[in-house]
Amino acid sequence: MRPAMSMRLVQLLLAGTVVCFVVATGYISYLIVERQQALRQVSSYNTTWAVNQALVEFTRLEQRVAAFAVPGSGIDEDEVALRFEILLNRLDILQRGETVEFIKQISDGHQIVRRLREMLGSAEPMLSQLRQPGVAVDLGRMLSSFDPALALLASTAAQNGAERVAEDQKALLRLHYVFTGVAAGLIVCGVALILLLLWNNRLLGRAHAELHGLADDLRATSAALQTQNHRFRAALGNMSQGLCMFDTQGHLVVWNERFGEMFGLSYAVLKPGVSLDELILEAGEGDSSASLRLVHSQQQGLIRDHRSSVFVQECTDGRAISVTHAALGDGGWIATYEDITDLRRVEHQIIHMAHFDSLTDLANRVLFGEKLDQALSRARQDQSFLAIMCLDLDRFKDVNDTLGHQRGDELLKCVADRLRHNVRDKDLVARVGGDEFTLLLLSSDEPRDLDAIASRLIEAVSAPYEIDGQEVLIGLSIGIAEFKASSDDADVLLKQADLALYEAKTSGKRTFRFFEPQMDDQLQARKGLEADLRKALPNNELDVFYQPVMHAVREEVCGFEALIRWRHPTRGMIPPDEFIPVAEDIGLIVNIGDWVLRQACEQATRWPTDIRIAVNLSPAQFRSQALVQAVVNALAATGLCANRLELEITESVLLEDSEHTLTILHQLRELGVRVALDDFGTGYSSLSYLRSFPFDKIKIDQSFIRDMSENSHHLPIVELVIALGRDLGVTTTAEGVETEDQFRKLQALGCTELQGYFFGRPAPASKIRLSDGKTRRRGPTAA
Ligand SMILES: Nc1nc2c(ncn2[C@@H]2O[C@@H]3COP(=O)(O)O[C@H]4[C@@H](O)[C@H](n5cnc6c(=O)[nH]c(N)nc65)O[C@@H]4COP(=O)(O)O[C@H]3[C@H]2O)c(=O)[nH]1
Repeated sequence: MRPAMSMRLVQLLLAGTVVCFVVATGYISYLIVERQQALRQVSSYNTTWAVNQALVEFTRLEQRVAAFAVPGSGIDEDEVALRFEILLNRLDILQRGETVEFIKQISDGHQIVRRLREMLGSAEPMLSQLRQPGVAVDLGRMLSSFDPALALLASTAAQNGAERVAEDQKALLRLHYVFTGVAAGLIVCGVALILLLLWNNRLLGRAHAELHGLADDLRATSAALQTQNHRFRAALGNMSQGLCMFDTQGHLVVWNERFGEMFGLSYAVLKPGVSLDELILEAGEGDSSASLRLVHSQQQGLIRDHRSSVFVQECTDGRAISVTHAALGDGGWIATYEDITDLRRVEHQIIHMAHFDSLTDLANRVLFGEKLDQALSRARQDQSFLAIMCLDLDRFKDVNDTLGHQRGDELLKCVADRLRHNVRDKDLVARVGGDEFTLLLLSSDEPRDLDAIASRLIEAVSAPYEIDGQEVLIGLSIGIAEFKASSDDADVLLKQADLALYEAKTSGKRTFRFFEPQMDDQLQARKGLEADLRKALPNNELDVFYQPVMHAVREEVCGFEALIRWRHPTRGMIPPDEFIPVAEDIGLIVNIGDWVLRQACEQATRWPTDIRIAVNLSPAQFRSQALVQAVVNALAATGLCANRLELEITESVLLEDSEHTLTILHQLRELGVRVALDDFGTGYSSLSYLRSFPFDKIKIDQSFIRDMSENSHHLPIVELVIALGRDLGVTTTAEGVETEDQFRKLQALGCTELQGYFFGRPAPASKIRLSDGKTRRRGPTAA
């Protein structure tokens, strides 16, 4: 049973018990009264006694009178008079109070007493004359006449008294039983009361415990609410946005400090119940309050129409405030205000950065592309003049490598300034690569003199610069494409200008070239080459040739370099210099490189274990992220020992993202693979690269070997590199050894390994025989 129901039941039972108690008590009182009355009736037994006593006294008087008449009885008149007097008293009693009532109940009782009194009244004078003869006898006679009546009276009284006593005893007995029953009921009620009180106490105890629990819960809830409240306040106080909430009557209910700060509202002004209009009035005249007025004017419509919205308010003080206004369900509203001035500035910066080159502040490739597209659609409509120029700095990379990137950057800024100053404001100069620029030339009325512009730009850019007190000289090559056919799009135009630039570069630099249709043929030829190259690998047109590498001291083959070949179905053999850059451009080099790696490793497993195999890696393979895995796969698939594989990289690999490249190089080294620096000496930072990574081998570029005559300045370089390799404990390989003279000189200088046509040209694996020692010493092929 639930405690509340139990309580109610106990209360009802308690009430019932108390009522029973009260009724029993009342009934007992009533019984007591009744008992008293019964007792009073018992007193009426005295009445019977009084009647008997009157009879006794009457009898005694009769005896005394009779004795007085007998001489010598000793009874005198006084004795008789006394008895007479006593009798009268007894009669008085019979005629008074309850006795009278009792006498009346006896038939003729009252008459008998009245007549007796009359008789005694008439006999009283006789008392004084008793001595006279016959008086006593007369008196005795008078008295004896009443004997029967008095005897009847006495017996009737006695009988009445006996009946009454019996009745009263019965009544008393009944009273006794009732009283006992009621008393027992009272005891039962008392016991029930005690039990109920105990039960009630238990229920009260339980209710008290529950109340205690509820109070604890209430306290915990209150504490949680308080914590929540603190958090709420902390959250409000630490919000970067200003916040305010107004109720349905437009009275302020919630706000935070930031709201006051943003709109110059002091704590005294901000109080619950204040309206927005009052806030504006109190805010005064400053910039912040002007902002509040502006924001409020925007919010008014939203408040009136009970709408939610987000908008940005530009303020007179230069701030931009983002307002998020939300209508609340009860008719009020809440708003947050965020100062997004900095964000806006950053946004503008980002937009600027997305369209402008951060170093030179010239337009970047994206903006140039957008402007070119716009200009092209205009030119298609109104046939206005449009031309683009692709500009490339000559010798910039040399300067950058020798003077360092910082000075290189300074130089680029100066170039940008000179370009900017030598074109019209309407023209657009953009920096689209390291040292590559593009120029968009427009004219609505007449064609521009592009020759003059190009010459002017070349002259301006080629004039000497002074960077950090050092004179720097560079040149400029320009490719020009003019919009003529309306079918030309931006890509075509750019490609044309690029082809023209290529022509300018290859024909001596510091010059400009206009795009000519045959260049387009070259473009088409390149496109054809690209398409053919895509099919080369699946069509089995690629092959790997192997060129021997000789040990300079032992004068025997110690390894081979794998060199790719493409047997084009119509054009015949295409050298790698021609198609590798194309494969890099169209993203095929990764697949081709993996294929060469696998072929070379497989071939090497067929040669003696002291023969190494060198494979060239392109920078694009380093960009693909999967190079290390490709090497692991090749070694695992072919079972070639890792230290027999040598990977050749050129400086251009390290130029790109040296940190990433170095990580990969270290991972390759951890596999046990050897790493060689190819074409050493052709770049400008070769020495610095030697410091950045512990290469296993330096391959001296064949351009140094070709010209090693006594007077050539190449000989000391070769000597220096060989000495450096020796000091560093690194193998040195001379490339392009074509004569015995070169061979002997290099041998004498201490070069470790030699490679070149003198020992053998690159040849297919099928032509290589290593079984006989003589062949191995001379080189396996003599082609
Ligand atoms: N004049 C002369 N030339 C000699 C002599 N000895 C060797 N050569 C040539 O010099 C080049 C040496 O290779 P490289 O410097 O790595 O230069 C290679 C290498 O950079 C690249 N290449 C070749 N095969 C691959 C390849 O599988 N992957 C990649 N990424 N590049 C490759 O193509 C370049 C040219 O390769 P090849 O045409 O095979 O040209 C080869 C080789 O045939 C000599 O005594 N005189």
